[in-house]
Amino acid sequence: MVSMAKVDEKLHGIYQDVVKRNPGEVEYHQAVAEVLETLGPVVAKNPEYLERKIIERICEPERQIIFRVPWQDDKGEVHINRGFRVQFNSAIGPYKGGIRFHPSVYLGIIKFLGFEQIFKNSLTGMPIGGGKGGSDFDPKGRSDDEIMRFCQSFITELFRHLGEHTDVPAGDIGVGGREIGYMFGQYKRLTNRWEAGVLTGKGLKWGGSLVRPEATGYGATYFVNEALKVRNDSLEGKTCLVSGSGNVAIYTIEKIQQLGGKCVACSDSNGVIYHENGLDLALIKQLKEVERRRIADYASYHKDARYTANGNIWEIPCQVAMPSATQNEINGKDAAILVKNGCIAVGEGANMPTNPDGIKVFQDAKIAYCPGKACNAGGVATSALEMQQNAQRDSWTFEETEKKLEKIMVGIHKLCYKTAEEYGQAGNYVLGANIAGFIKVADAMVAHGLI
Ligand SMILES: NC(=O)c1ccc[n+]([C@@H]2O[C@H](COP(=O)([O-])OP(=O)(O)OC[C@H]3O[C@@H](n4cnc5c(N)ncnc54)[C@H](O)[C@@H]3O)[C@@H](O)[C@H]2O)c1
Repeated sequence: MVSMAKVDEKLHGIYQDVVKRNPGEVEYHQAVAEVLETLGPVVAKNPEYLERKIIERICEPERQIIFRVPWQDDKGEVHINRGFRVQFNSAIGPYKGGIRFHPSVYLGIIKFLGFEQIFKNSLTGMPIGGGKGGSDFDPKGRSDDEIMRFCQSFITELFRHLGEHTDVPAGDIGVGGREIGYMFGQYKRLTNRWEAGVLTGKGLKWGGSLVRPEATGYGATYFVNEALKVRNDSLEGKTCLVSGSGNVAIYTIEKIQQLGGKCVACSDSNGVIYHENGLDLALIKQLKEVERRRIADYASYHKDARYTANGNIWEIPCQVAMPSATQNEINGKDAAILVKNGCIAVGEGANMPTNPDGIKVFQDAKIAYCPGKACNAGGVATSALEMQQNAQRDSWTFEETEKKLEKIMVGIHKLCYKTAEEYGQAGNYVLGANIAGFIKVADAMVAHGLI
């Protein structure tokens, strides 16, 4: 056992090195700080992790790929974007993590996402390592043909780094079934291999898994329901806010409604829809999944719904908040408003949607704060189920797959809860998730020697 003071000093030094070695990558610094702040007790117990520099190694990606993505728009104009894939950690399985297309993408965002993915994937109990990729390409307003040309160019460079035993990407912001299709097609063409396990989130007719589109949102909702159960409560009858209106948000709303909750608001990057009588999910699906329109249009179908351009969804009173759009969408002020308005649970469908001030507010208020690393792990877990079906040349029914997802989420909740309890911090899911996720990866790294 090493003294806590010495461990804290060591971890602080590691964090400072990360900041120095990765200048300007503020989201990455934030993600590392959040994990290192909770690892003290586990490191004090296992000094071998320090001696072998496991934490320093975890903070340095195994490989980082940055590449040019040239493409032509419908008018023939040439555009150059930047592509990224950060292959962070393969101690417990091939790199696994989504691809994000959004103009804000740069190395610091991909690194924060890849770093979080290591621990999240470990928590699922499946054999998957951590990675993440993307591009600063903005798909908004682009035609189908433009999207296809971009995806083809992106994969023409990245394909050499992928493979079912090496690195298996999936979707994220701006990348859904359509984009995965174009990337899979180009990968197949370049490699002359029908390698189903190289990408997940595939279409059902060509190797995809039922429940994958629903998995992140459903899983996050299951997690929150478990956290409420511990408090002798449930989602039944609760008023909920779900930010975003993309993949994660839509299926979070669906599962909340199935479990008897009422979602009264959602959003997109332009504004917020508030519908006190409860959101019309079929309309949101039609607007977002089929017609790819803005959420503002919702208000023209329901006269009792209110649209606020650039509104703040967290000002609407609720009991359960499910941030499902993007990073740092809840700050300390938003968190304080939520708590003041009676919010009892926050379930993060998005990755790192609450900034450190916001997390502190939730933890001080002792509400059920469910961090993304644990809460939104259902998506990647179901990606791993997709890989299992691909390996078996099999496909399971919706019911069977959803049962497995639910069991995984109940298991992740239990693991995080028990771990926090074991370390004397009952109810602290941040600590529980970080420590439980870390130990498995760290032990595998020790077993593999210095690589
Ligand atoms: N897709 C998955 O399986 C999965 C798994 C785990 C975590 N996540 C995380 O969930 C979040 C949403 O991903 P998704 O797959 O639903 O993407 P998506 O592209 O389907 O939807 C994203 C939504 O967020 C909104 N949004 C984006 N940037 C915003 C901003 N700056 N302000 C307000 N709204 C904004 C968009 O308008 C859109 O409605 C991301 O943080 C992602 O990393 C996704």
